[in-house]
Amino acid sequence: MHTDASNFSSVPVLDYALLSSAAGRNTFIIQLRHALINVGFLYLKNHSVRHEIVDKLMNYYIPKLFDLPQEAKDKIKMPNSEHFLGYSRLGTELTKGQVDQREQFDFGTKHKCRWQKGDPDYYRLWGPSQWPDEELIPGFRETMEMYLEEVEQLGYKFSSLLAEALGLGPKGLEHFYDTQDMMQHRGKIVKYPVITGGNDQGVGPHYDAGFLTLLLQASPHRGLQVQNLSGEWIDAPPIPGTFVINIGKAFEFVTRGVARATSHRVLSPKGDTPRYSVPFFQNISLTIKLVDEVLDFPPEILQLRDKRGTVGATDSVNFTEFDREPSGHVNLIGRVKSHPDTAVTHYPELFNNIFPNGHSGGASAY
Ligand SMILES: O=C(O)CCC(=O)C(=O)O
Ligand SMILES: [Fe+2]
Repeated sequence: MHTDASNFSSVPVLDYALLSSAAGRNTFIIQLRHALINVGFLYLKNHSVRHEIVDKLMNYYIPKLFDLPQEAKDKIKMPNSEHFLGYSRLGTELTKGQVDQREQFDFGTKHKCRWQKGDPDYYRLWGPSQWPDEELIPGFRETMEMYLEEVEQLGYKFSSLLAEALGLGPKGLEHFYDTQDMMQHRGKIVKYPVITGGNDQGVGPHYDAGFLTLLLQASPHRGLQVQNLSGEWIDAPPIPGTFVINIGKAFEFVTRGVARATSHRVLSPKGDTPRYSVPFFQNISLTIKLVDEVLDFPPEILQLRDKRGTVGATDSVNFTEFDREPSGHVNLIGRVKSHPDTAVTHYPELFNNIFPNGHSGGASAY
């Protein structure tokens, strides 16, 4: 089990501005190492994404997006898209058998599709986004595309810092990515409505599946909670001007547990206004097989992992199948499980393998 010294009662706040001096950089890397090994979550302040873009999204576009007429939202519904990009209505996801109370739009970063006839199905996983009609929400697409581009660039810089913090050198994780034009990452704009009584599960306890998540809490509501090493739920309230960054299961797997994927959940907002958030999932190459990757950690990093100890069972749903399969296939399985209504149309064979008796009701968040 874990040691008490490595447990946490709050999520650390790291200052990106420290990177501008050599001494500051050293401090940042040490703090990042601690956050990765013991917490799996951190806030990043003074980051590189332009404040004007974040502000425009938070204070103008996001509420407007959800206020579009239902038919305008349904016009870009996810089942239209073999790339699992588009709009999902409230109540279409389940986590731990309970409905997640959230409504969402998935948008991808710009991407050059590699799929050709005869290629594996998972090459089709990435492709163009569906956007709402420009005249209904003028300028939204341009702003969101700028946002995705800037968060993507931050994601790449951050993954170089992760590599450094784990003693792998700044280029130590570069080979997990294809060239940038071939990569696609996914941003999601989420609304958690106010729930009166009953099920207040915004999203149930889960791990993120991928490498790295950069989350913008886009309204002042509390609700995000993170599970510490002894299983207590710790609040991660919004801090203006920050991203919450966390590690997913793929990264935990490839670091053989040196870095932690941490269980988290969102409770529905109290009061009379909805909570909004924008998680961004930084992907890795579709073709890489994580099981083949052996990272060479220096002994002092391995000692820190051993000092932390292993993490006991959490409340989270567990998955996944990183063994043997290329990352794109693992990713596709996750998308099929969380959006069976989309999968049944575009990936019927895989759908039948995963749901041999057909599918009834909601899916599991992934
Ligand atoms: O909305 C949030 O604050 C977190 C959402 C989340 O954990 C997810 O979508 O994976
Ligand atoms: Fe998550």
